[in-house]
Amino acid sequence: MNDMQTVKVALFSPEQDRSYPIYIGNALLEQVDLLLPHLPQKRVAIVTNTTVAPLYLDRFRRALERYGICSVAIILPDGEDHKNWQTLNLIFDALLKQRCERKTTLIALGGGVVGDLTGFAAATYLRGVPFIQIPTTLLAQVDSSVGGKTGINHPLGKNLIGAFYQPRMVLTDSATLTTLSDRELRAGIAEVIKYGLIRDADFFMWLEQNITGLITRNADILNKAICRSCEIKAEIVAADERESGMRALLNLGHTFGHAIENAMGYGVWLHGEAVAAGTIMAADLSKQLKFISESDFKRIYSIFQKVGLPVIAPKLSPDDYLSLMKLDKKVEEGRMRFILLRRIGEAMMSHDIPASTLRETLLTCMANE
Ligand SMILES: NC(=O)c1ccc[n+]([C@@H]2O[C@H](COP(=O)([O-])OP(=O)(O)OC[C@H]3O[C@@H](n4cnc5c(N)ncnc54)[C@H](O)[C@@H]3O)[C@@H](O)[C@H]2O)c1
Ligand SMILES: O=C(O)C(=O)C[C@@H](O)[C@H](O)[C@H](O)COP(=O)(O)O
Ligand SMILES: [Zn+2]
Repeated sequence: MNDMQTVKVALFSPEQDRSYPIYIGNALLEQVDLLLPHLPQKRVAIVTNTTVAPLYLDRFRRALERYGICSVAIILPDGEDHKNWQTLNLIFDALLKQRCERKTTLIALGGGVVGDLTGFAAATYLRGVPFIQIPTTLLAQVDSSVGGKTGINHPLGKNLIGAFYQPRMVLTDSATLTTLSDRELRAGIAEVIKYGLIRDADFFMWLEQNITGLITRNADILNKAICRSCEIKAEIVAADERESGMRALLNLGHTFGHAIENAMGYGVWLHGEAVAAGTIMAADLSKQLKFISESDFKRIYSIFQKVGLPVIAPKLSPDDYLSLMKLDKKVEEGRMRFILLRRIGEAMMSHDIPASTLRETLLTCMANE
């Protein structure tokens, strides 16, 4: 599948149509003609990091120049531990120094960290400037570049400061994945599996059958996985942009996962790794509550294991897990809410988890030492 695919995120509000396209294909990075209709000014600011810049920045800037677009580049330090106020301020400092204006589009070129930071900067710089996502990790291509969740971490918890702010478009060049490390690729697969689990049992089965192709970066299999993931995310975001209901299903595994990321120190466990172990915990809860069967639990465990993702959470005291999870954004009137699986392909939200059941899951799913 070498042809470009387009997935639409349909967002209509009474005053405005904020719908946008996600273009997915091989070798799209230099296809500036796809960007042009979304640029209100012939000047853009590209936000990237010290790892992605040497790989793709010059090529992208030269392509822009060929279309008469001049660019400012802002190169951030790399890593989840830099997804914070200090790094956000580096973006603001550079934008102001370069006299970027209200019509200057910010372009995020990188993974989810660059995307979340750039989106939040775009939401707040001059009270809002246009923003485009060019995701270069699998995780960013299937998840973080779509849907407009932007923000930064706080020492007490993940993504606690941020804004909903949608990009004008997403340009996904799956060829950029050739330079991604195996570990980062696997972390992205965790979020791909999530879509099958919450919404599409056939897609989950297809992933079971094609998991080796995905790990070995077969281009057709990768593109199909990216497209289906984006279709599912676009559908959910269109139905519930600001997470007043069903969008929370995209948080499967994240209540536990975010606690793991914070407890271990940002960047020690990758987001996708923490989501994998967290999804096993959510599946264990679902099994204990008699929603999913032992055999479905085994299918879930086995696909994460085949990918080489962690299936055992790090050892912390259950109380440490609980106090971290109480800062989750889904907490309502002090009550934690969990995303559970009713079956493979269907997720649900529940706030009625008995404390003893939750403790049992924590103890069963974490390492002994
Ligand atoms: N906004 C959302 O909806 C959403 C969804 C999921 C995850 N997230 C957030 O996204 C972040 C994780 O994103 P991520 O997994 O992309 O991590 P990341 O942004 O840290 O990127 C992973 C690593 O890969 C490097 N990299 C990026 N592209 C590369 C390429 N093509 N070749 C070689 N190296 C490359 C990066 O520099 C980094 O070192 C987390 O902060 C998570 O909370 C947000
Ligand atoms: O887009 C969403 O909604 C998601 O929940 C996608 C998640 O994969 C992502 O990690 C998101 O940032 C988590 O959201 P948060 O609101 O719990 O920070
Ligand atoms: Zn996630």
